[in-house]
Amino acid sequence: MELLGSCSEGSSQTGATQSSIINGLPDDIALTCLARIPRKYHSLLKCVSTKWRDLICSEEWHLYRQKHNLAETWIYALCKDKSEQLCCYVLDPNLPKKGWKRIPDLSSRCLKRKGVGFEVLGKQIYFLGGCGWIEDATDEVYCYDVSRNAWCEAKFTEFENTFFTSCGCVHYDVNLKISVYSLETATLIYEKWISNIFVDDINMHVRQERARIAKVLGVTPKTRSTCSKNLGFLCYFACEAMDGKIYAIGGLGSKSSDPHSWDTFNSTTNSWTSHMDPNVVPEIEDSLVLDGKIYIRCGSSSVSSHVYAVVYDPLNGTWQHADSDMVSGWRGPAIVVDETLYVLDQSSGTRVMMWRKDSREWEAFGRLSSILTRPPCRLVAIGKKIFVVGKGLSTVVFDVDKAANMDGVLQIQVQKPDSDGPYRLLYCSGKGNKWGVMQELDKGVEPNVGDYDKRTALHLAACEGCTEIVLLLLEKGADANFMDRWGRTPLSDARSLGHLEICKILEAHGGIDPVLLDSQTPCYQIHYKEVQMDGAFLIGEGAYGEVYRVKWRGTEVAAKTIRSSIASNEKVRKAFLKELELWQKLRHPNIVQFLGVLKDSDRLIFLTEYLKNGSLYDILKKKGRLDPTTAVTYALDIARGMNYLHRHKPHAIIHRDLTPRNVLQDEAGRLKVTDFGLSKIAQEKDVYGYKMTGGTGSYRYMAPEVYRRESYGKSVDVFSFALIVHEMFQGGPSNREEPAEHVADKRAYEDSRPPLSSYLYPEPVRMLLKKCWHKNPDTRPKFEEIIPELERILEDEQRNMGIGFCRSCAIL
Ligand SMILES: Nc1ncnc2c1ncn2[C@@H]1O[C@H](COP(=O)(O)OP(=O)(O)OP(=O)(O)O)[C@@H](O)[C@H]1O
Repeated sequence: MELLGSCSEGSSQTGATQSSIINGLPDDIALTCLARIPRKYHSLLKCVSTKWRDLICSEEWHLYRQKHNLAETWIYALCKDKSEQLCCYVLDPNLPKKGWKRIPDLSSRCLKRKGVGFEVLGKQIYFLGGCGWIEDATDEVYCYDVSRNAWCEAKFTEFENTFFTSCGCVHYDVNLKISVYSLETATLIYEKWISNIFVDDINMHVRQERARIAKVLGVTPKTRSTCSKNLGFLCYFACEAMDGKIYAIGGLGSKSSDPHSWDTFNSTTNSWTSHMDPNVVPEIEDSLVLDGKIYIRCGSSSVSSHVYAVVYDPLNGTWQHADSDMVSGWRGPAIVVDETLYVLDQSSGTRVMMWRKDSREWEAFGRLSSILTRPPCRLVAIGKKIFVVGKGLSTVVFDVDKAANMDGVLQIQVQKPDSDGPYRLLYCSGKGNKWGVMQELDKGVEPNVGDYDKRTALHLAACEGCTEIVLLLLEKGADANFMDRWGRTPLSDARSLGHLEICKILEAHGGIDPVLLDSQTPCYQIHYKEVQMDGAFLIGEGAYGEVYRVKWRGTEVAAKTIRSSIASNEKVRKAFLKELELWQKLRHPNIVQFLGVLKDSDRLIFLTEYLKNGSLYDILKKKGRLDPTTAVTYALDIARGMNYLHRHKPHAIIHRDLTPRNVLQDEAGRLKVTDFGLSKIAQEKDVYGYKMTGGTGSYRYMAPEVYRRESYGKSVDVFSFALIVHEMFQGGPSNREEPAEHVADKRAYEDSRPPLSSYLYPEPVRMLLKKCWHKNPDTRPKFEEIIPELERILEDEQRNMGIGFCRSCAIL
């Protein structure tokens, strides 16, 4: 590759003197001493003198550190920040407190770019191509020299961009521009985070725009020649480095006229060569290098859902279909460690799978806590350690060797997922290499592992469904009936989360479930003295009264007060208590936990768990439109909570007022459904209409049959759910200027529904929403059907969105 201009920092050789590196020491001894200084101090060393800077940037330094096992590998990642701009982070994995550091931004010209390719060749990190939301794919290449800590825009000698620049389609100028940034450190870039639907949109946009401009100008748009100095105009392509070459495979952009091409960059000849192979397709979901061959996993075509992979063998220079057994398990981000392929499969829980070449089988290698590994994730390896980097740069590390040798020893580890996040305690039994989150601490609190005993671990293991750990802890004498501050035992936790095997184990160890024992009591009563009402903080006000944050037994909880105008009516009060009696039996991770009713209080006050992040309504108001993965993850949370209510025995619980205000978020980001104030036990002959609280906007989510005051069933909640999901993609109600009652009226009598633009809604989401808000309540799907559908959509979203993470690392 020919870089026009130099990447060096500041002034170059001019200031160099003939003096030795360290006065009085021969240069080779000076190198021996300096090369032992850890990489994190190299940027400081470079400030000492030009001589030192040149030494540290030299090949000699690089080779010396490699030869003497001093080379340190850092991980670089490119993410999108809240304003959808690219931002770079670096992780020095040797630091005791692991934390990603943000590094100065890329050139402002590529901040908004999508679909860029990323690769590392030697000490250079390449940031290739990409497109903007309205800009065509570019052939721009940015390059970062990790030894010099400098960015430069790498352009090739022949610039064939005249067509696009002359018609103003590309907003970048053709003249050579070298942007040199003095960065503390560098970044690796891999970015492919928008969903298929957006990719399709861009693809279409690119083609249409090109055709339009070509027509206006009466010219034919250029495509790549088979041998060019330039990278083609590419975005959304796969990038891999092998044998000193960069491979740019598939993708969209100008080359969409030739969907089966792939390019190689040869650093010795400084040029790109374009090739063709019918087995290469434009839509590539992932790629990897294994046994000296490049594998690409291709996206499903629009006509068939079949997913396949092809493999490139440099020996014969062709792409062939890959081993279908191997491809069948390649269901997530992949990494090769010691010539063994590992895949993070997040289709059900978070499992690390290992491909056994000898038996040609996928083997479960271990399970990770899905709380820590927040999808979409990327894998990167340093030596035997695999780093699972997820959303928000949450990072879990495990050592493939140690994981294989550990044998039944309960380990507790401290994990700090990101620079300003809280500490987390992880536990692992070793046997199945299952890591789970034991506890998340308050921000700034440093944990002392010794403080966390077997009892807490047992609760957590019962919740996480880690059978081995439960057995191990019971063997070690953990108390099967230790009640946490919410009055829950490991058995009640395991039962509410459906871990039946663990329930049996706990029962065999004398475990009791206070929820079942308490079911005779009308309501869990809390003495008012236990609650510190003096320091109460008013959170908000709803149709029934105010909600306060108070402390109960030292823990923050929400106290919901019912207006005296409502509660003084004995009939209504009884109805409420009956409702609460129902609440106290409910336990589900996606349902706000009811704690009890204040005894002997003049007012009707009940306590629930306190959810710091507020309601979905607040979230949407603050953030606007959510990205597809977040929206589908939230939809799943709501659907799971609602499914639990609808499957409640002996009578299903219909929420009847499911709105974004009645969905709250906990600190971990999980959504929980609340406010069953309007719920009634659905009895066949005893369902009756209820005037929902139009004031807080419930009309907007009201099913037509409720508005028309017809008899109705569980599917009214499915209707409301669909409108909530719609809002998450849209960023708010589509008809907010219209009075809510008019909206409900039009839905009930004119079959009006909000618009579903293909631009915002992935096709499967559109189809699901249409089914869920169908005018015929009987054809609406049940939540138990919606959940697997959403899980499938989420899996697809994650595959397509891969939040642009490190796939490799630079060694210095
Ligand atoms: N458990 C809780 N933790 C934290 N905030 C809560 C909790 N319960 C309610 N809130 C907040 O308190 C406010 C009032 O809630 P409330 O449920 O009384 O009314 P609403 O849902 O806004 O309206 P409506 O009563 O018509 O359903 C809302 O802002 C809600 O986000």
